[in-house]
Amino acid sequence: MCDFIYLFIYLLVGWLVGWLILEKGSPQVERSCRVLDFNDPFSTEVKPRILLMGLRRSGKSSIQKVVFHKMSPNETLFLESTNKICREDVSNSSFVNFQIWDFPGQIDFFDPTFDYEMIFRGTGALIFVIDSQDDYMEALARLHLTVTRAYKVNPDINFEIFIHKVDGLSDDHKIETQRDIHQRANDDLADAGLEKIHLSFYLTSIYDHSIFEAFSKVVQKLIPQLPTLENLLNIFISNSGIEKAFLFDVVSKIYIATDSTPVDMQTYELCCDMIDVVIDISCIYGLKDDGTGTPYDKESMAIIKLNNTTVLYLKEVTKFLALVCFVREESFERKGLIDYNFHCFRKAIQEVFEVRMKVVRSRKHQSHLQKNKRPTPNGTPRMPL
Ligand SMILES: Nc1nc2c(ncn2[C@@H]2O[C@H](COP(=O)(O)OP(=O)(O)OP(=O)(O)O)[C@@H](O)[C@H]2O)c(=O)[nH]1
Repeated sequence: MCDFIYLFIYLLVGWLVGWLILEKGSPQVERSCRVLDFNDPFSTEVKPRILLMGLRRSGKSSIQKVVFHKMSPNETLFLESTNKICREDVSNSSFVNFQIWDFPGQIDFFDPTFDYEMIFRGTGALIFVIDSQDDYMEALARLHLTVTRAYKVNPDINFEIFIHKVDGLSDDHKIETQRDIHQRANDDLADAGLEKIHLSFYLTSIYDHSIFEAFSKVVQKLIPQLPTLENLLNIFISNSGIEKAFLFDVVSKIYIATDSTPVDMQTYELCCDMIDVVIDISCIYGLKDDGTGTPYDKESMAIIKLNNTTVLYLKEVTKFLALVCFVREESFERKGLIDYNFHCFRKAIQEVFEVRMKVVRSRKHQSHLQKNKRPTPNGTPRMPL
């Protein structure tokens, strides 16, 4: 009987230790909150990493859910606090390929058991979210610590500061908060002799399009082909009598490039609304009776005439990209010319895309060769595959 009790206690303690290691041990990475698209040739390449950091309840998970999962802002009220690092692969388009790592607010990522060097080394952008409706002194101290550590490991990281939840502030208060945060964060860096670190600031809220616009700018900095895409858009609009053109990732509504004329929020919002209308209508009426088919394909296009003599024109560019243009009614009379120029533009984009594919393939080939060159643990060279 006594043996049974000992055995029971032994099993119970073993189970408890195992549970503690799994649940409370070193921070874990939850892999791929979203399934990878293995048909996409870029899905297996090393993607730039975007880190979402900030204090608890600052709004990190809400941002990720609203931008990449189409969650409605009100639903974020019921989000539970994140307790693991959540990694998500975003492979929506040929150009927008990255990983987002959502960090729990309470995590001590400077814990010696936590390999922050590995995390920062592969990072393209670090988004630090500051809750503007809360006292932000603690957030600023944390920002300083995070930025200085990350910079030491990887000076190439883009530091992007989201002054978040600004929907609760008046216009004057927004500007004042941004000025104050900007000043304090840069003063802290100057005091530490690190004035060369550049911080970019954005006023954001999940209750309007500001979060999509800010994320667009963060992602654009990670697209090496951006100058080429912008150039192509400039040539396209100047030869077609178009006022403004955006190249959109239709799934996330991030614009990955636009021409060099300034972007105003209303124009951007109209484009987002148009994409929503096209996708919604296509989902309802564009699929076959048995529900097969895709709501967005080569035939996808839309024309919306506004009551201010402007026409919105959307056309499919690739499986995930759309071009949305603002055209004056009189210029839209030469639709044939616009369509011809669009055809040339699409061809040029495909060529950029092919160059990128070649680069990715040759990089993969080289890393494969290097792997095979490395000797095996017992010293003998690896057999070629
Ligand atoms: N008013 C307003 N509330 C927001 C905004 N973004 C997020 N919230 C709210 O902020 C609360 C916290 O959001 P979370 O996304 O869970 O915050 P988090 O930073 O991921 O929190 P942890 O997981 O604990 O680190 C939620 O109730 C959201 O609804 C915003 O732009 N405006």
